[in-house]
Amino acid sequence: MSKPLLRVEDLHTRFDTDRGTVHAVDGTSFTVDRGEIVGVLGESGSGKSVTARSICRLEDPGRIAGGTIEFEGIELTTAEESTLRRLRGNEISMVFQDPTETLNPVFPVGEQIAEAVRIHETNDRQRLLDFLGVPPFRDRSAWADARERAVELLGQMDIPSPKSRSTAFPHEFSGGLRQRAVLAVALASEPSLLIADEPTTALDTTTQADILRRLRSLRDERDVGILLITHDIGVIAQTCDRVIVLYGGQVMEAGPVERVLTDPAHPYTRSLLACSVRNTDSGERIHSAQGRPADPVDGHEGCPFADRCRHATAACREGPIPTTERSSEHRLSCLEAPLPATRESSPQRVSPTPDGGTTE
Ligand SMILES: Nc1ncnc2c1ncn2[C@@H]1O[C@H](COP(=O)(O)OP(=O)(O)OP(=O)(O)O)[C@@H](O)[C@H]1O
Ligand code: NI
Repeated sequence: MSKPLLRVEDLHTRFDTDRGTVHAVDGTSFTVDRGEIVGVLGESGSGKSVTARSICRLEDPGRIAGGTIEFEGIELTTAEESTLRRLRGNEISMVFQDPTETLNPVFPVGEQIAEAVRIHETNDRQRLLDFLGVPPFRDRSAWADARERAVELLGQMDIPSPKSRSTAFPHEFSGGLRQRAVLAVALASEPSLLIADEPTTALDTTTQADILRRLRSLRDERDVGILLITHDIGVIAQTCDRVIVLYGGQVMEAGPVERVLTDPAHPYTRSLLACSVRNTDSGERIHSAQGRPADPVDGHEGCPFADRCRHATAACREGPIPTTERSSEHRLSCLEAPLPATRESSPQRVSPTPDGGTTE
């Protein structure tokens, strides 16, 4: 088998605070291949965003206390800032929930995409020039080409009249159009890995479905590997190939989406699914059966979910929980598995998806 695009192994990311050390990511392992969408699912505070931020050390990423992050053969946890900067402008792009964080309000949208195109090209060319030992030169027509490419990218993101739109400012765009523009910026560098943190959470269902469809075509047509972070099981069901269920910074369960969502093996996944069936409003945050997410200050002795789990035994609270294979590719961290089949674990249909399809 070929190597995965991204391999995260036993990652620990911590924040030192006045209250103690927050173990935000606590031994997480997963991979992302080219041409697949891997979903990261979990409640608020489960460590989804910190996992994403650790990968290319963006936006207050915390302190990586252990583990490895290998991207195309490069170890990112120990990589120089200059290497990370080059990767961020070329190979790895990130999209966040709030597009205003990415777009600069004082520049036209098209210029910002053209800028991203130029950074990418300059990086590529500079590497060649460095290799040849040639000093940098300025290419006058390059900006015109980059602007043209920006219009093209806006069109590919289904933005109507992309040429005239490209000279508009971010505030002249609706929320949905802004998020499409952010995707255009992210794709300007032709990344091989796209990390999207709740990219559709703030959007209405129609726009959400459009953007998720775009992500699927990126996977299919450009072979991009996508890490899609969400608290919404519906988004996972309609978009992802595999899913990682995070809780307390640890992987509770991981595997192909249809297997994990139709036959969940971990009590935590089961409770998430039971709640999502009760809460028909797909935009609603996950409210798990009982209790609140574990406080990750100073870490967890045993299973982070033990305090909320009705199957938990003394052993669950003691040592680290080993990961077992339920079937090939379906991983689980639960001492009590296999659990008895219950009403909440029987295969269930997730509600129809906003783009008209249904998921099972
Ligand atoms: N800068 C920080 N300083 C201290 N603790 C932090 C910091 N950033 C995140 N954390 C903590 O790390 C844990 C994981 O946070 P994270 O943002 O990854 O959660 P999440 O799964 O993305 O949640 P949400 O769905 O709310 O975005 C939380 O307990 C959070 O409080
Ligand atoms: Ni988050």
